[in-house]
Amino acid sequence: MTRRISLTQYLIEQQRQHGHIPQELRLLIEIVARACKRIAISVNKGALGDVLGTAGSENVQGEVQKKLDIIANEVLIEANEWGGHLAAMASEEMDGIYVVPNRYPQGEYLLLFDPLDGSSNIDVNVSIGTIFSVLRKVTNHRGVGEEDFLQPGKQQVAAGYCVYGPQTTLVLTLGDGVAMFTLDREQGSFVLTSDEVKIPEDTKEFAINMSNQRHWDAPMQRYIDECLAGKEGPREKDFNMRWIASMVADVHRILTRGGVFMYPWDKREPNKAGKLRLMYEANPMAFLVEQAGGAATNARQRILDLPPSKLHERVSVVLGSKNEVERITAYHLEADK
Ligand SMILES: O=P(O)(O)OC[C@H]1O[C@](O)(COP(=O)(O)O)[C@@H](O)[C@@H]1O
Ligand SMILES: [Mg+2]
Ligand SMILES: [Mg+2]
Repeated sequence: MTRRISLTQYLIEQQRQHGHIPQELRLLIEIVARACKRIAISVNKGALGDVLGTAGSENVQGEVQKKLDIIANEVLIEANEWGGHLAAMASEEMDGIYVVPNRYPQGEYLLLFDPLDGSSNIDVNVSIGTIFSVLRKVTNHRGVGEEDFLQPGKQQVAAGYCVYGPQTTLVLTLGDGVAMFTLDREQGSFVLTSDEVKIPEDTKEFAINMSNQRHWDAPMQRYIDECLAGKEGPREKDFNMRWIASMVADVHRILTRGGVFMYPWDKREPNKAGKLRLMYEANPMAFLVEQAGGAATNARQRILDLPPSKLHERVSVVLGSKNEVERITAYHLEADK
């Protein structure tokens, strides 16, 4: 039975008893969690809070920004700049990095986030989320630049997401397993509801946007064809499919009951490695999934080993139940020979 302790208590235990995290990191996570609570309030207001619809602007990636993309970004920046023990932040919604102004205390951490993931679901009242990743500034030169962020995902010191769904749930790894906290709205605090999150190694459920099937390359076609062939095919079992179009919600399902999530490279934009962003979508999710016993690759290599070359770099993503991710990766490597 999971002990019903608050996120604050959990983090204090991690700091004091287990020595896993320094105090500054504990406070940083608490501030991120507080920002997520504020975002959850805006999300829940919906049409009543005038937070639905587009903002009439585009982000650096040429995507139309929703009002909530901008609100969530501002909430995260504002909450973290004055007390987050940070040197700088980076976000899907900002072209360059945001250096914490001199008037605020400076710290050694770097925070990256996708403030609102699953933007296409905001207006239709389907689960969306916030994804975050924490790195430490490893160089000791003065100041901070984009190059300080360009570390492989295995160097993350913490990562997580908050899913705004039927429940608001914060999922966190500090590099020693994965814990889930459910927001108790009456108390106003996140309460530990699962402390040993484990992804089963096998699954019969896959998540992919099937409308792109004709654009995939051969190994991805092969994998999905074999799943679709069901009991009569080489896999000798029937598969189920889910696609929420909010990575947060799809990954949350996988952390809860297993499955495999794929957003592969496809021919629509052949020069892009994939749709999802390495530093604030794939890396934090890969860290969580590995910490829960699953695996995460770009269909060829472990995501957490990839050296980023720019802040908004894109990547193919295959993650979830270990045996399935290994199979898909093997199909790609075989085809490369
Ligand atoms: O609409 P598509 O192409 O299936 O893409 C869905 C994917 O795009 C995303 O919404 C991208 O995230 P943003 O909403 O943060 O841009 C993922 O969450 C999701 O898995
Ligand atoms: Mg996203
Ligand atoms: Mg987003």
